[in-house]
Amino acid sequence: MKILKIGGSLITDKSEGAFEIAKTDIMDMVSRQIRGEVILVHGAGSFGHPHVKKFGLSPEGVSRTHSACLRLNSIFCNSLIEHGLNPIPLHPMEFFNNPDFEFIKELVSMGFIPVLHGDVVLEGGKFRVMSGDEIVRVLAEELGPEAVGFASDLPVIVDGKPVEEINSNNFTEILKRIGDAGNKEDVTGGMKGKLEEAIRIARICDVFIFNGLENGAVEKFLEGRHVGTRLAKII
Ligand SMILES: Nc1ncnc2c1ncn2[C@@H]1O[C@H](COP(=O)(O)OP(=O)(O)OP(=O)(O)O)[C@@H](O)[C@H]1O
Ligand SMILES: C=C(C)CCOP(=O)(O)O
Repeated sequence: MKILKIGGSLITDKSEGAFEIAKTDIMDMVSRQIRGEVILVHGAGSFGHPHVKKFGLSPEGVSRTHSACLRLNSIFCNSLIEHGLNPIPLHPMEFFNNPDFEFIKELVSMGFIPVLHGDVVLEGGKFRVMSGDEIVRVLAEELGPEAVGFASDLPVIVDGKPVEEINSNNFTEILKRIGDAGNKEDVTGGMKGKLEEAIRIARICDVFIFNGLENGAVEKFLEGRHVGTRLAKII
């Protein structure tokens, strides 16, 4: 079983000022490539980050953000269904209140595709943002996947060039040299936050950070081939 995050930068317009703009053509392109046993997690993109920026985690902000994340989840799951797949949406606000990882395993073994997403979650009496990247890491720790993929709109870039391989020798240097989410609306650390979660996942399995816009990249990842930037499992 594999875990794949579909980034908000891939399936929404996340540029400054964009509010709830879904890229349904890209979702369809992704859906066409999904096969095999996989758990999907999608980011919030412009259905999450701008709401948190504008309204914070006030009661209004929590309601608006969570509702918008559900709207994006529904659009994405519809695309999956239209392409013959059987997604089961699992909303982190409820799921992580009382997590049941066996339930996810059972869904996968029955041929369903669990679909989680970046969300706001209640923890210790307070709401906080839980990014899709963090969710992927928690799922990886609990479920021990064969591989984890992060499909965004870029691999890891340093000095204008894609990085093929990140390991314990070059990780610290690379982390210093990459940015958060550039000029995009983002409250969860952008590429830097992703890399911090990815290095933790590499204790469990290989991790790939790649450009999901590249022809067949999602399919390649699901077939177990090298795509984008690889963080090899730390043995
Ligand atoms: N060195 C870098 N290499 C690649 N991307 C970078 C780098 N520095 C900053 N970025 C930015 O990080 C973005 C990817 O992070 P982002 O958090 O937006 O990913 P995502 O998972 O697709 O989105 P979301 O968090 O909404 O799910 C890129 O689109 C780019 O603008
Ligand atoms: C902004 C919210 C609510 C979730 C962020 O999740 P991400 O898009 O995966 O970083």
